[in-house]
Amino acid sequence: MADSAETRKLVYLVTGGCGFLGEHVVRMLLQREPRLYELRVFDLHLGPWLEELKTGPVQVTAIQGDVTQAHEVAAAVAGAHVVIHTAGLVDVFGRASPETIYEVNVQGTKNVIEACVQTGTRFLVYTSSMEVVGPNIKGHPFYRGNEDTPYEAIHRHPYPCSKAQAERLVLEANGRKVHGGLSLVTCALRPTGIYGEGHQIMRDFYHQGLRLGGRLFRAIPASVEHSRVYVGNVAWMHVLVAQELEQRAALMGGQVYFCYDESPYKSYEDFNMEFLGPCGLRLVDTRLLVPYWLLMLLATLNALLQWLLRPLLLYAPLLNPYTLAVANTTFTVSTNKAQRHFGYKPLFSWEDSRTRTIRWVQAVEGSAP
Ligand SMILES: NC(=O)c1ccc[n+]([C@@H]2O[C@H](COP(=O)([O-])OP(=O)(O)OC[C@H]3O[C@@H](n4cnc5c(N)ncnc54)[C@H](O)[C@@H]3O)[C@@H](O)[C@H]2O)c1
Ligand SMILES: CC(C)[C@@H](O)CC[C@@H](C)[C@H]1CC[C@H]2[C@@H]3[C@H](O)C=C4C[C@@H](O)CC[C@]4(C)[C@H]3CC[C@]12C
Repeated sequence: MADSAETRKLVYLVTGGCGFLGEHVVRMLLQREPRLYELRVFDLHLGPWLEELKTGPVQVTAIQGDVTQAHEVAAAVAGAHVVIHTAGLVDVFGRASPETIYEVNVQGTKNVIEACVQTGTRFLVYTSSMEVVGPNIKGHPFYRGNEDTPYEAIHRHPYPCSKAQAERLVLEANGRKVHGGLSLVTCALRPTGIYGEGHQIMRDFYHQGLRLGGRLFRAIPASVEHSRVYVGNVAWMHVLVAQELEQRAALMGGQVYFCYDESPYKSYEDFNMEFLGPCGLRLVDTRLLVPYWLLMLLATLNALLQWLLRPLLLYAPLLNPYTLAVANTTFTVSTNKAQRHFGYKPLFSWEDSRTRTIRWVQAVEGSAP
């Protein structure tokens, strides 16, 4: 579409816009939303890269703020046509307290919803998570499930509990009258494990492999499959949902959509090796040496150590009872609801997603051959 001033009239707000997913959403909006007049990027920690975005035709407004502070959220939301709410504490490693996770993920979402109602913003897209569904505390597999698949979603960990509560608040807010008398239209997107440029856990695994002489040790059977989704496709789905929400409010309002693409179903570790292998790491099968019961013991010891050391330092290893349980439980989605409801198709093929991620690991970690 030709760039003309009269088409540029929309104001978007992206909360968590400097995070792993948020940055991709911000960049995707600048590339794919021609009606954008102002893009507000709200985050606790603003990235220096925002400055480079201020030279284009869209007004990029960086807002350093805290979603737990209602007045800061209201000020950022006021005047926005669309809010994409990605801000959250993604913590399954025990870094933050359950109270803090609740404060950010649930109270922060309440603040965003109330700000939309008070200021008259009508469209809210929430970044939920697969973990709203599972895996549950019983370790039941979710095999090629979709948004309507029955599944006993029982959680105890603070993170999935907070995401489930926040998602419910967002969906229940659909249809509420906002300032000005029109209705709020909301929907929630549920990414599975996101990967791609900027994925900190991928970076952590790479560094762990380098420390272990180029080896990573398989802890989980290859038969335990996970769905993963490329960050660029998740960002694209957020942009597309926001674009279609007004025209298709009756169909999309109050709905949830899994984020999916052509990324293959693999175990979490095997999937990561699609990127870490070309960067020189290899996966060594040590399950005979380290049977599952020993892994559980090590995970439990990690949790105990974290609790004992907490007054002195933060000890938050990747392996704990929760991450082991999630890693060891099949969770795969197979759905086309997003395509049926708003014409979503992945923007990036599996090959493209894989190449981009490999290049990122090589470039960022200086591991290019
Ligand atoms: N990474 C995944 O695999 C994944 C999968 C499914 C869903 N999600 C969801 O996607 C969203 C983004 O996750 P991510 O992986 O990009 O995490 P991230 O930690 O990289 O990004 C989260 C952003 O939110 C910001 N933030 C945190 N607390 C804040 C507060 N109080 N006020 C304002 N900003 C705050 C952080 O500074 C950060 O920039 C989260 O809601 C997460 O639950 C992530
Ligand atoms: C140490 C081994 C057992 C190793 O295999 C552990 C991997 C573990 C750190 C990850 C396995 C599954 C991941 C989670 C999953 O991809 C989905 C998530 C939902 C999203 O909303 C946030 C991230 C996460 C919880 C993700 C976190 C890392 C894993 C637990």
